[in-house]
Amino acid sequence: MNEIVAIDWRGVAPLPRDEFEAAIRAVGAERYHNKHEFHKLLHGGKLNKDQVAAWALNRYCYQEAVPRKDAAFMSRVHDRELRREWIHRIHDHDGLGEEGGGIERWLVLTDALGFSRDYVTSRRGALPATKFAVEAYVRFVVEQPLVVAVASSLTELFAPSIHRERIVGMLESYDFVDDQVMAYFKRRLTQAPRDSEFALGYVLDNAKTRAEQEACVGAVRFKCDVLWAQLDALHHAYVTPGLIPPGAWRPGEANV
Ligand SMILES: O=C(O)c1cc(C(=O)O)c2c(n1)C(=O)C(=O)c1cc(C(=O)O)[nH]c1-2
Repeated sequence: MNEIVAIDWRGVAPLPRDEFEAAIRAVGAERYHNKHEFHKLLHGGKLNKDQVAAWALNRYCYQEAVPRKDAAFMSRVHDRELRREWIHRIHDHDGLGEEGGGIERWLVLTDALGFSRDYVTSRRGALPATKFAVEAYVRFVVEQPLVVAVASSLTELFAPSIHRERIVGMLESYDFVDDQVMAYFKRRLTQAPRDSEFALGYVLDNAKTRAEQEACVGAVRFKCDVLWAQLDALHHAYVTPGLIPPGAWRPGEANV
C-alpha cells in the first residue's frame, strides 16, 4: 500500500475496465505465494512430516481468521443485497447445519498430522508472524474503504491453480495424506472461483476513480504480503536456519 500513498492520482483518468483487471492479475503473476520456496518444497514432496505439520498448524490460524474477517466486513455493509451475497463465505468456513464447513475439513488434516484439536484451535503453537499476518488482514477489512476491503480477497483469483497443484503434489508425495485429508482443497476448487468472480465484478464496477483503482491493486499486493509473510516465517522456523521462536510448536513436543 505504501508505494501508492505518495502518488497524487487526482485528475488522472481511471483505467479502462480491462486494464484495471489486468493490473490486478499482474500482482498475482508477480508475487502470489505459489512462487514461495516453502510451497515448492511442500508440493514437491520435499518436506518431512513435521514440516508439513507445522504448515497445517499455522495455516489453521488463517482459516480461522477468514470467517472473522468476513464477519467484520459484513458489519460495515449497509447494502442488504451485498450482505446476502457475502454471508455464504462464513458458512463455507464455519459450516451450516449438518455441513461441518472448511474449518472442520482443515481439522481433519491436522488430525492426520497428529495434533489434538484443542492444541490446534488454541493457536498456542502458532508462530508470532502467523498471528500478526492474519490479524493484519482482519484489521485491513475493518479500516479500508469497502471496495478496497473486497479487493483484498482477490488473491482467490489465483488460488485454484495452487490448490490443484497442492492436491496432486501432496497425494503423490506423502503417505500421511489421502483424499479425505485433501477434502478441504477439493471443495475450495468450486468455492473460490464463485467468490472471486463476484468480488472481481464488484471491484471493477465500484472502484470508479484512478485513486480507488490503485488502492484496490494495492490491496491485492497487501494480501500477497499477508500470505508471503506466513511462509517466510515457516521457512525460517522449520526449514532453514530452523530457528523456532519461543512458545511455537517444536516437533516431538507433546501437543495437548
Ligand atoms: O491455499 C491457498 O493458497 C489459499 C489462498 C487464499 C488466498 O489467496 O487468500 C485463500 C485460501 N487458500 C482459502 O482456502 C480460503 O478459504 C480463502 C479465503 C480467502 C479470502 O481472502 O477471503 N482467501 C483464501
